[in-house]
Amino acid sequence: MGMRVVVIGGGPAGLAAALRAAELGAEVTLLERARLGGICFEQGPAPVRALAHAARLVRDSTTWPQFGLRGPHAEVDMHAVIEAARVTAARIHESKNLEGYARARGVTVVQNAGASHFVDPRTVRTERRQIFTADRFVIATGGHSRSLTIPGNEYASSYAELWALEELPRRIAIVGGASTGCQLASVFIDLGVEVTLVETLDRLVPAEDRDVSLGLERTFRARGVRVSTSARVERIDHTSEGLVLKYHTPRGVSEAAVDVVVFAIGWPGNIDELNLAAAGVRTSGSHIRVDEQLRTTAPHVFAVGDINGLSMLVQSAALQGRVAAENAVLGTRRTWESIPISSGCFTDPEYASVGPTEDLARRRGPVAVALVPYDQLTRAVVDHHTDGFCKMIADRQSGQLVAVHVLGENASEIVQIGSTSIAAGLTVEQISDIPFAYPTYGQVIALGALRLAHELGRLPRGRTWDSTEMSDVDGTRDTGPISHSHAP
Ligand SMILES: Cc1cc2nc3c(=O)[nH]c(=O)nc-3n(C[C@H](O)[C@H](O)[C@H](O)COP(=O)(O)OP(=O)(O)OC[C@H]3O[C@@H](n4cnc5c(N)ncnc54)[C@H](O)[C@@H]3O)c2cc1C
Ligand SMILES: NC(=O)c1ccc[n+]([C@@H]2O[C@H](COP(=O)([O-])OP(=O)(O)OC[C@H]3O[C@@H](n4cnc5c(N)ncnc54)[C@H](O)[C@@H]3O)[C@@H](O)[C@H]2O)c1
Repeated sequence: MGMRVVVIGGGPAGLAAALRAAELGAEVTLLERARLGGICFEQGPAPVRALAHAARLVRDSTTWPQFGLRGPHAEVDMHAVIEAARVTAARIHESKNLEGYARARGVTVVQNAGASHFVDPRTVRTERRQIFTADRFVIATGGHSRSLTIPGNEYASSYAELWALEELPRRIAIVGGASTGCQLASVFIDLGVEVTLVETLDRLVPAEDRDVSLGLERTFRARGVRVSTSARVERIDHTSEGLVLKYHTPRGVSEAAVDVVVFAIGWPGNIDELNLAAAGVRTSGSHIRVDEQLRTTAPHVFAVGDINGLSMLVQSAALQGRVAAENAVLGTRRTWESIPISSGCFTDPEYASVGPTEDLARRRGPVAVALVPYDQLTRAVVDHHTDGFCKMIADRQSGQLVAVHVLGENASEIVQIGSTSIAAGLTVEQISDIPFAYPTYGQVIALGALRLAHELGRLPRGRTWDSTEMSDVDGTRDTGPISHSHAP
């Protein structure tokens, strides 16, 4: 008999682990509490992206006059908007046929099994009392939205409860200003809701590059979002007029009178039902502790995806699933962080990144930094999307690209050119020599690379300008600093 592997949780992390382990010859059982697919198709990326698109259409309808167009503006039917997002996500889910796909590749799929838990280090039992034993386990049970323990927290909605909104609220307060909170703020302001966004750290999207945070905050404010950073939420009161969120900021006590308060303050792992102690698996806070090979404190148990709290993205989940399966089945010691992972968030404007922030890159060693404002990009001007920038960071010694941070239209697509270049080990002069299609957003990468090549004295054949964008590299000093950036 081959090695037996049990995977707990059938989201992108668990599915990837199960498929890879089966491909490597293991006998694999995948236990899923509900339906394969995870949060992706329920409340996560797929429906949120559909909501963001609806919001974007509303916003675009206000820009028609810029293009000489006239017509009525879009009206929002919140129930229908949410239903449309659900239907779209369900259609994607159906089309994937995850169960059929996994079964066809030799994985035994047990769906709607209820929560599984460890009975002893080599045995797992489902809520339906089915028992499974294995040589290796991969835990991929994902996470859930966190709540706050403040007076009146019972009046707040969780992220999941937002999907039950029947009507558009007039005013909403969002607590937590990272990916989820900013995405919600962006959607609701476009749908015509008054939005208050409260973040406890000193800037929005605190894990992103500082210029991205500052640029996003500036555009959010310009669009009418009431943003408070360095804020401490104190209580929620229920009044005849609705809810009142009270919070402290460095400027004093503030209040927001709203109809809905929603928490977007983090994503703890689904650890409670697993009985991890029975397997000798230790946690760190609300996540499972793993080493760089994704092994838990029990050497035969691995943990991948949101449950380990390392990088909560679909692409990281899938990558970790594959790496853990290889380490579990082949006994290799592969680490997962060796591949640059790009990520993007569908706010308006979008932000996206690959590689370290500028602050982190500078702490690691000598780097050159170029920042290209979108108003220097033909396509952005054509589309009236000049609000944005692309920041590129290169290693001074090797000339290789190490990071890209974009705030602006199509940011998520642009950074993928960056991540491909980083994965291929391209130098900035090599990137600047690639003839990109004109006029496109992707050209911003060639422009930035050319500026970095200029800065580092590595210009290909003495070039000083980008021939497709018809942009003068020296001239850019007037509009955008080459060697150091500031808030755009
Ligand atoms: C609002 C929002 C938007 C997001 N947008 C993006 C985005 O645009 N791009 C992106 O890359 N990422 C995005 N993410 C993050 C992304 O959804 C997650 O990182 C990803 O789904 C993690 O995959 P996972 O397999 O670890 O967990 P999940 O997708 O949560 O899957 C876990 C699975 O385990 C099952 N399970 C749980 N407990 C048990 C148990 N005891 N026994 C059996 N089964 C169990 C669950 O039913 C679930 O199916 C978003 C997240 C949120 C909340
Ligand atoms: N497009 C995307 O890629 C995308 C979108 C949404 C979520 N996600 C993923 O889902 C995960 C969860 O995202 P999230 O934004 O819910 O959580 P998060 O943990 O990323 O951010 C929570 C934010 O809330 C703030 N916060 C915490 N306590 C607070 C308080 N008491 N008052 C005010 N602010 C407080 C934190 O400082 C932080 O900025 C993330 O890891 C993210 O990677 C990804």
